[in-house]
Amino acid sequence: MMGMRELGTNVGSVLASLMFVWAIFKNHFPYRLRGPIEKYIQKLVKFVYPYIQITFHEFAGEHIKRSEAFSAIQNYLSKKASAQASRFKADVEKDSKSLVLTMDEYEEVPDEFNGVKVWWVLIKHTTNSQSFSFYPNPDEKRFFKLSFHKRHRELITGPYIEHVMKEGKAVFLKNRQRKLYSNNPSKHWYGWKSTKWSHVFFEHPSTFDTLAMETKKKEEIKNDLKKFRQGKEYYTKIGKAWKRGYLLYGSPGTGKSSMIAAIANFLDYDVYDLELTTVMDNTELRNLLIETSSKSVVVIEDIDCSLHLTGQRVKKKEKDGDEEEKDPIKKKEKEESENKASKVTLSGLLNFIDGLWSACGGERIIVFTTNYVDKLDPALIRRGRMDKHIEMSYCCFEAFKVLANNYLDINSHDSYAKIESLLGETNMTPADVAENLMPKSDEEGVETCLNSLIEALEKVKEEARKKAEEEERLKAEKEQKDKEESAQEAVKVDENSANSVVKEN
Ligand SMILES: Nc1ncnc2c1ncn2[C@@H]1O[C@H](COP(=O)(O)OP(=O)(O)OP(=O)(O)O)[C@@H](O)[C@H]1O
Repeated sequence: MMGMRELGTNVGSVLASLMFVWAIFKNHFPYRLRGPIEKYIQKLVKFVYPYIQITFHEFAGEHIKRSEAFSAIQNYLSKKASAQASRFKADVEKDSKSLVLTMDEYEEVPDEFNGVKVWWVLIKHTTNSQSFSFYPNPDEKRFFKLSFHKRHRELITGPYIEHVMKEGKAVFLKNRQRKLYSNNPSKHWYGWKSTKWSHVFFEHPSTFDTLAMETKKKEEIKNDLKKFRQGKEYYTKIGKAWKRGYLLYGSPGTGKSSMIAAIANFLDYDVYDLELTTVMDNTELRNLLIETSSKSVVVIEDIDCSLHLTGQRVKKKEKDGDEEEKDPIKKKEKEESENKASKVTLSGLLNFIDGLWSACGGERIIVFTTNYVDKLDPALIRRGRMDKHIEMSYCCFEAFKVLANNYLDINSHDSYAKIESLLGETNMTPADVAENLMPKSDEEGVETCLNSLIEALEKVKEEARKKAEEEERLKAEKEQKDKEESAQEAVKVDENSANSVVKEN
């Protein structure tokens, strides 16, 4: 097919020369013959070279900005090129580790769409103009040329181009260097800049594959995220902001941060780490939230601690109120310190989450984390505010197998049965299991690591047994004490009633 088209190209250029020669000599032909001859030549050209070519320029017209279509095509072809072309231009992108291959100039890349073949080629024209231009390299003009059979004009100029644009943008989002934003003022070393968020590159390696958790739970979360990502039309239809709220709860070290990173990596989103304790008031919170970009995960960690400053403070004020009201100096001092502290209220936060993003659109995930779910205000965890509650639990056997694979590259071992039964009887966080699985030196092999885990689990089990025994003993002691006290009370009551009977007599 390719050979045919190349042949066609050659024949085509021969015919083009024929047209040129015809243009020069046509005056020597009788007038009435000129029309039919011209018609036949054109028919012949169309028959022998029935291909259409479309060009997409890097900088079109007066635009200084690179054409979006050009970039999208480039990204789209970078995926195709690595499989098809033989000459590449390699570029180190993203994390300085992965190579991004793009097609070299004049390298032809074939593509197929609904069974129709098309060909792309990148062409570079260099001129030697001395003129001033805003373009990055004014003497170099690049464009993509797309060739296809004229029979497929409709399919290619419509659905195919749309498909290329969409895929190209998706590749761009995947390859871009994602960012971790933070609003903590201590990280704002460039105080003169007006931006509210500072950022570093987001490079957390955690993914759903490396996350230690039951497979069923992982799949459920992944499916939820997929549904969310594809739900643009659904959210528009129901008139709600395209956002989803997750509440992650579990003891420290159960992997809440790892889960957030896995979510961001799965969706290719940026991460905004919102430190609520440094946000002065609802206006500042509003401004911060407005500045977050689409395709991001906004994280508010340890929500129970962040909101101490509001809900808890009000309660405390009510309690201490009388005392402080009496001392005007104390009262003023307290008011001043409260003014300095964060004034973000729970209702302010919830209102923003509910309302603000409906107005500015874009896809966002908001994640709240807490170590103590019972401490939270019921209004915050009510379903609807947080769409999904995810419990990050202690390490189960399935989670252990993921960690053993991550750290020791093993899928099974003789000691697995023992570990499984020990994990069933103890509460150890994945962080502690991981700590034991990590070789401490080069000499430590799989055996040593697994043994050290077994030892640690046995120790935890023993401690838990002792703790339970101690609790049982204290409980029994208390019950005994309560019994004795109520017996004494009963004696007292009897004596008192006896006395009153004596007095009456
Ligand atoms: N479920 C898990 N899967 C894989 N690794 C985990 C998991 N849980 C913990 N780890 C390991 O333990 C370390 C600490 O975990 P992580 O910071 O995610 O826990 P956390 O629940 O966010 O803790 P904290 O509440 O203290 O912030 C991580 O660096 C990771 O290596």
